[in-house]
Amino acid sequence: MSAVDIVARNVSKSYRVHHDGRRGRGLFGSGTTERFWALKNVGFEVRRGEALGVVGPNGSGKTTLIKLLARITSPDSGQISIAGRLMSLVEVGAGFHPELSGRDNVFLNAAIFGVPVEQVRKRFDHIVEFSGLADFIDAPVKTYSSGMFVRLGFAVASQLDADILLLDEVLAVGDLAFQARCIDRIAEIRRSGRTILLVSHDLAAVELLCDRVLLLASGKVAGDGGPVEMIERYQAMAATSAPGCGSAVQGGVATLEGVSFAGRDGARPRTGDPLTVRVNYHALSAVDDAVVTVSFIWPSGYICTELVSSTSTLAAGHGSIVFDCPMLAMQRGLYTVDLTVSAGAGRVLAKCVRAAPFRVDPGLVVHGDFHMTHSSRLEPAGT
Ligand SMILES: Nc1ncnc2c1ncn2[C@@H]1O[C@H](COP(=O)(O)OP(=O)(O)OP(=O)(O)O)[C@@H](O)[C@H]1O
Repeated sequence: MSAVDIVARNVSKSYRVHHDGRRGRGLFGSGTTERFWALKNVGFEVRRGEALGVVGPNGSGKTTLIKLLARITSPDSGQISIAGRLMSLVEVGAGFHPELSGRDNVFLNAAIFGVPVEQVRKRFDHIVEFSGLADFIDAPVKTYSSGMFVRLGFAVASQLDADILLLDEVLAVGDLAFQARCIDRIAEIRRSGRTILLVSHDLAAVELLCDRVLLLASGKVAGDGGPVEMIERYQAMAATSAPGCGSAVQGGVATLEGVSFAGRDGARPRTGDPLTVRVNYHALSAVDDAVVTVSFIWPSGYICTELVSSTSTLAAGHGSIVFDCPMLAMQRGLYTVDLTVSAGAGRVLAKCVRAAPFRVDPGLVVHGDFHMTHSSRLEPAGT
């Protein structure tokens, strides 16, 4: 049985809420307040070398939990014990001084986590290289964008030898290329046997990177188990609370109302089986030259593949575009799906980013990313 790096027992954390809904102390400390429990009796353990994903709806207490583990804030009750040196990347800009340069902040940030200055000197070039901020490393960090902060913070946290790494939404801020590098680096740290806690709304990345998942809901542990099971439980919770297309950027003429997937005979999609994808829309008036696109996105954020409808006129009212794929060629795993309706020369009428997760169950065994339909034949010499 391997050692345990993090133990949280009956941890609770409350904030004061003003009756008008404001949080915190208020300017003059006036008005009546009551306690709001951001976390209530939360308990779990993380073994050495384990990568634990923390998922849950907005406001469920994920960041509060990470802040407690990083000792940025303290619990009202309960115990937290941590074995080993910890580094965290919790809030954009936390642990950085705005007036100091990126260079000075690398040393400051590392010092906050107790990393010896010698180690920082040795790793400095790697940190700067990983961050991609060589041209800005002597500029004060108050001039950095939030993406640049995360790049530098992640570079420091991931290039120094912490035993435990706490990461809160690192994947949400960087651009696509940096996001992909973060994923690779987190996977590498995991392989090196260090302990990782990863808070993310990117369920595909969590499933790819984590051994176990803690599901939080309203400040309580709603599940603790294998990534597939916990993510499915979370998706079932989310489906009942937020129907339709969550983060839609809608154009007014057409609205995307959701997407569903069915495998062979309506079963769950599996590699090698047929796949049917149905996109539901609502058009306020007829839309000529409409094209509906379903984009399947890798955990890294890059497009894996797309389904593109033939150009057609969408009649006013509710309707669906149905795609029939004779064989689902994608590797097993969790992807996300973006939906777009465009018209004319690529004019986007409605777009729904991260409209739904898309799980591919194991079916046909695929080595690599895709199955390519093929046959082979033997040709004797001289034919
Ligand atoms: N400093 C604070 N003062 C008052 N309330 C707070 C404070 N920090 C967090 N909260 C409240 O505690 C609850 C949990 O917040 P937390 O940031 O931990 O959630 P989360 O799961 O990380 O959410 P998200 O997915 O949106 O990042 C929320 O209702 C939030 O409004």
